[in-house]
Amino acid sequence: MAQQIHYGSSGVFTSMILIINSGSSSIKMAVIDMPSESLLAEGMAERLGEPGTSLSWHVAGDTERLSLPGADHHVAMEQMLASLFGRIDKTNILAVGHRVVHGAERFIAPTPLNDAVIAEIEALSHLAPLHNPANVLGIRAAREHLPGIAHVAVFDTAFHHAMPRRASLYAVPYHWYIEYGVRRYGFHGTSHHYVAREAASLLGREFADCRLLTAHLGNGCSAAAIADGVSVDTTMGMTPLEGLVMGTRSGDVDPGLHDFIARASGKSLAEITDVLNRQSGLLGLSGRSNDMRTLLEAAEAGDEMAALAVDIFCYRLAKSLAGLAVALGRVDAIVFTGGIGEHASEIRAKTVQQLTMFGVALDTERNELHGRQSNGFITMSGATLPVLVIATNEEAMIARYVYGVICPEE
Ligand SMILES: Nc1ncnc2c1ncn2[C@@H]1O[C@H](COP(=O)(O)OP(=O)(O)O)[C@@H](O)[C@H]1O
Ligand SMILES: CC(=O)OP(=O)(O)O
Ligand SMILES: [Mg+2]
Repeated sequence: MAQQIHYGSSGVFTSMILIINSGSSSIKMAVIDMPSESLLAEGMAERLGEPGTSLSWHVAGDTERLSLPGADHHVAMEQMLASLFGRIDKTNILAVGHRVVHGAERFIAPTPLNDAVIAEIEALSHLAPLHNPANVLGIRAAREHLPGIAHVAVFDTAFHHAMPRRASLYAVPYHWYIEYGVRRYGFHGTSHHYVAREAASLLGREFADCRLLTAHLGNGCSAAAIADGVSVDTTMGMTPLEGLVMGTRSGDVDPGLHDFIARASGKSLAEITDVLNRQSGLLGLSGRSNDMRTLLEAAEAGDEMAALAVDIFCYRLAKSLAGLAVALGRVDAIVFTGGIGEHASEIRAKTVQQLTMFGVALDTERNELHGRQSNGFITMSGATLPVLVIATNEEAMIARYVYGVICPEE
């Protein structure tokens, strides 16, 4: 067991912020010192509710790995916090930042949490069934362990909140928007915002003057069009089910599909939505896995359905990026991020090859080179349309927001 860290008393780290990203099948945590943004600890619990559940923490150069077979969110959360507090003096934690996926129109800025706000986030669960319930579980556990300090929610939807109505409204009766809030909200906003700012800096331009297409490709996938510092359109909609092909989510389907399958199979609407959320996408097509690494290996080894799933993933991504270009008029760069976007050079190549009408061509060597440790261009110097790989850092971005809430004068 590593020595406990007591940074507060040494005066070195004074503003530790704990970030919790409690997701559908994983929990990620980070402890970040602000305003330096130094990463002090990083932890993750993966494959929750499945046989291979595991937990890992990296704290001050020391690594801990634990196997927690079948642990659910609750068990994993408790274990992660216990492991962290065995290594970091929790009285030095100044505030906790929570990633919350759906904030609808109610939450468009980082929001300090109290019982009423938590109840409102919980009430939005039907709009993000894989995410908001897990977010709330994380919030409750953390508040129990760390009472008396600020807990702040940072919403995936917030960065997209000012999308123009031509992008945010569906062509359905307008009163559905007024009565039920039926509109496109968009997600992964913290990530799109973070990588877009980094891209502007690599391009040597002001963020506010850039027009960018960003592709966040993780378990959930979305692309966004960012103009003059704000999101002007994105592929996810009212829920995180719309848009691109994802690990287990279908992305766009014909709106007539629910009725058709309900009649054909006798499934209820809720059951069909569940299949579209949990058994579709890469997993549904390949019949093998939702994990891009596994599929690329299987495709390489001759699995035709894995290859088809990869093919559909890239085609749909390219088609969406081309569509989003309409929102920008001029495209200054395309940015890949998220686990797949950062690491899968093959996916980047297969996607960009289908965007030749924009005059974009990859530099094969650079495309192979860039990954999590090396942000940068994967097109030749002077390319008409630069393409970049940028490692996202939702945790750092959330820490900035939380710090802005608790220390507004800085
Ligand atoms: N080296 C790699 N090659 C291809 N895909 C990868 C690689 N590393 C991670 N991935 C993929 O990234 C996805 C997970 O992305 P991540 O951003 O970590 O997800 P989450 O949405 O849970 O944060 C998985 O499909 C995984 O297979
Ligand atoms: C909104 C969303 O899809 O999030 P994630 O990629 O973490 O599942
Ligand atoms: Mg993610």
